[in-house]
Amino acid sequence: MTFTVRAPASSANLGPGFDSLGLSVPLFTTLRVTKQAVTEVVPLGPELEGTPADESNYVYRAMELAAKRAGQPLPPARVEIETEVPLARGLGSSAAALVAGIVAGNELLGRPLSDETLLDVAAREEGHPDNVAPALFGGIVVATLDKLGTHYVRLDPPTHLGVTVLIPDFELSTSKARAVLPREYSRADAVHALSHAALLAAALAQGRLDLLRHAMQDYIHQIWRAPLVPGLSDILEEAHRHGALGAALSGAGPTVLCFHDTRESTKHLHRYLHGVMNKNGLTGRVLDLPIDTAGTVVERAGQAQKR
Ligand SMILES: Nc1ncnc2c1ncn2[C@@H]1O[C@H](COP(=O)(O)OP(=O)(O)OP(=O)(O)O)[C@@H](O)[C@H]1O
Ligand SMILES: N[C@@H](CCO)C(=O)O
Repeated sequence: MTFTVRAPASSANLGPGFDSLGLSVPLFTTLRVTKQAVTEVVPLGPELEGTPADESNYVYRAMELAAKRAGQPLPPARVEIETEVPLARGLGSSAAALVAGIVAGNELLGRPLSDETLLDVAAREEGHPDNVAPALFGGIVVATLDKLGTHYVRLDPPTHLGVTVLIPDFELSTSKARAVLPREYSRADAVHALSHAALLAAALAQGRLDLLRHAMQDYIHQIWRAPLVPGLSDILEEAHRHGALGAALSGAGPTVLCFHDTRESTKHLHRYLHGVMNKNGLTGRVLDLPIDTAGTVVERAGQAQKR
């Protein structure tokens, strides 16, 4: 028995929605899983050079998490892993690996876990749901994680909303980018964050692209992380002058996300973003991407299946 699992990259926070809001984009982590007598873990391709080729691999550990939640032993299998998601760049590579692994583990066991449980397992492991929820369900997801569980609302992306990402050629681990954040915030900062996150979620739900720039203001994480991401402050302030509908640090960075209107050319925005990189002595890629709406997909013998 062989099947593939394909989980998308994601961009978390979108400014003020720290640890609670994210969307998925079509760069994929793909697993090819074959039931066999012994376990083999095979990372493929240059992006995964250096990741373990044994059961300590993050993807395999995620498969075991699904088995643990189901209360069943994981059957042995060959697991080939490939990814288009650049690692430690703020595009949810760890969430794509985790969600792909949990879904693959569930699939190997005959799908004992519901989608809601898969999300809960993933969110608890990652510590926040804002990457794993869009990686699992696609689209834009608003999610909470607390003692009572994981709760979410998935939104279809507004028509004409596209994403432009600047992906610098350097890594920034989430743990390093979380370590620079304050432990406490003032009431004024809390009110600013929750009001802007609420406005952003409502604007995305209603397709109010005109509100994105204002709603994406954030003082919870971006100002603290700006010293780790050369050019970020300039982009947050100026991207709207070059055609962006709004801009944010993608996840923990260093990727920066801009929204654009898909009816408009992004030529000026690309030129501006490349200029910011040059000014800061950075190299990297600028890509236009749609918002992925499928989330994680399982395929058997060429047939895409609902999880
Ligand atoms: N396909 C994979 N196979 C094995 N390990 C992976 C895979 N993808 C990611 N990882 C692990 O996750 C780490 C990156 O996780 P990290 O949380 O720092 O960044 P990210 O998830 O890419 O970005 P962000 O959380 O900011 O969106 C990698 O260094 C690697 O250890
Ligand atoms: N919300 C998380 C996303 C990255 O994993 C953060 O900003 O640290």
